Amino acid sequence: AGVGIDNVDLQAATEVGCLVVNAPTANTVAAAEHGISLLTAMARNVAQASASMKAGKWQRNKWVGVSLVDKTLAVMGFGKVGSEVARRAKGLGMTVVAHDPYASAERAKALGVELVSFDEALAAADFISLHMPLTPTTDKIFNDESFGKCKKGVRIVNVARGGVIDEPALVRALDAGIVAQAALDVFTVEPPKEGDALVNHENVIVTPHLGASTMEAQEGVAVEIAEAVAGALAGELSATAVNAPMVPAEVITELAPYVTLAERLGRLAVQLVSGGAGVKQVKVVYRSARADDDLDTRLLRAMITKGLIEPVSSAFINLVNADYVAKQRGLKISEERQPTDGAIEVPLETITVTIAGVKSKFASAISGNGSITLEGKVKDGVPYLSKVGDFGVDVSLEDSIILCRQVDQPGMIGKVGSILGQENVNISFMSVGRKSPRQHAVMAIGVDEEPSKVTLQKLGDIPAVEEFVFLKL
Ligand SMILES: NC(=O)C1=CN([C@@H]2O[C@H](COP(=O)(O)OP(=O)(O)OC[C@H]3O[C@@H](n4cnc5c(N)ncnc54)[C@H](O)[C@@H]3O)[C@@H](O)[C@H]2O)C=CC1
Ligand SMILES: O=C(O)C(=O)COP(=O)(O)O
Repeated sequence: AGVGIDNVDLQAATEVGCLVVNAPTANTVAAAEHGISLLTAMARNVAQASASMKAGKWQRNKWVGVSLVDKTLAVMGFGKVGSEVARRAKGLGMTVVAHDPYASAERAKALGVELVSFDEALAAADFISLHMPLTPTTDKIFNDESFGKCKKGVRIVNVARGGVIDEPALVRALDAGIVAQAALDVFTVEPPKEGDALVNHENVIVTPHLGASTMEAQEGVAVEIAEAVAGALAGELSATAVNAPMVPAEVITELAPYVTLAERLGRLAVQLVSGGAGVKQVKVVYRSARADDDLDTRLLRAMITKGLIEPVSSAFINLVNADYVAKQRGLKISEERQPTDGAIEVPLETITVTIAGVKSKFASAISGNGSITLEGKVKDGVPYLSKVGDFGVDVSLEDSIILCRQVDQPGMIGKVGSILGQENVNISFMSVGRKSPRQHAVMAIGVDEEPSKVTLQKLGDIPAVEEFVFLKL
């Protein structure tokens, strides 16, 4: 329930498919206000003077401070907190420069702030306020070398992350008088060890990570995180997700039946492979009239991955970890778009899933290119299997399916129907596809119940049946 995600093991969360959301906005003002509090308190020795007076002293000469007006403040990290600090510092009559490699010059200009390089900021600053995230690049970015580039007597505020400062280097800079004072809310190790040189330095004031600690901000982040969690549990993809692609709600709604289709095609395809765990190369072809940037296939790819892996492993796969798990298992999924002249209102005409380099339990599922090939489409919001290998079929993907190839001859549907009927297996859908009359045909039969092995064998024993397979959805 905050901004910083350096305290979350994102890699571990991603690996197990755990969605991580943060609360990036509700504590911005609180952090900025705390930064300003530390800036003013540091400049006027508020904390030290208060402690000395409570100790029974009256030291008016000892606690003479410095003024802020007309001084230059360097805001390092011109993001949400940094820009709110800049706005407030302008109100205190300070000149504000900012360093942020990713901030827009226009946004800075609008606040009357000049964007400068790291070294320029250090050279210009009477005060430095840190507001960058802790990343591998910003880790200990304030070190002996950078303190050496500062004006002598610079004052530093840190309400960002302790790790952006090399703390022993700051102690050295304080002792050398390069840094006159520091005001710190955050530390490399929290809480710092007892007797910490920085915490106990006479020119340093400290607070125990209080940047976000206002009643208002705590309520704000609680609401922000609760809404994100409730939304995620309701199946929405959160706008504040930090380890999943952000797919807008309307795209998710539009693609919903295709998402189901994608997963089911993957699920059926892998069951056709003899020894399904050996799948390494999968190609997905999307036929669509939409422009490339108007069709987000990340969700579909993730669901095909889910369909391909879950039936043959104990892995749990979702949008968060699909690509990771695929990579771990050496499963390469390549995607291809084939443009059509259809209506652009329809996101996709067909999805084809091809598994190369494997043997099939059902030889007829191997198409001319030597790979297991299944094609599906969505009709009236319902996913359908439209092709098995080179055989066209038309069976809704709502129930489990029996695929069987037989010699195309009269009476076959009746024979199959009565064998299933004897065992009270209800047929929901049936479709026969063939390349030419009286040759071979593939029958796809949707069934409400799973037929017993004996019943399936009876189908196989019909003389005209050449092969059959039962695929569970
Ligand atoms: N003390 C506290 O209780 C609180 C601390 N924070 C911390 O404050 C920091 C800033 O938070 P927000 O402003 O909300 O984040 P933000 O993401 O809005 O802003 C961070 C800015 O730093 C910039 N940045 C990245 N690398 C940089 C670099 N090498 N040099 C300079 N700038 C760089 C980014 O471009 C971005 O504009 C975070 O570390 C956050 O964890 C935030 C709230 C409360
Ligand atoms: O939001 C952040 O990054 C913070 O540092 C706030 O920390 P807290 O939520 O007060 O532990």
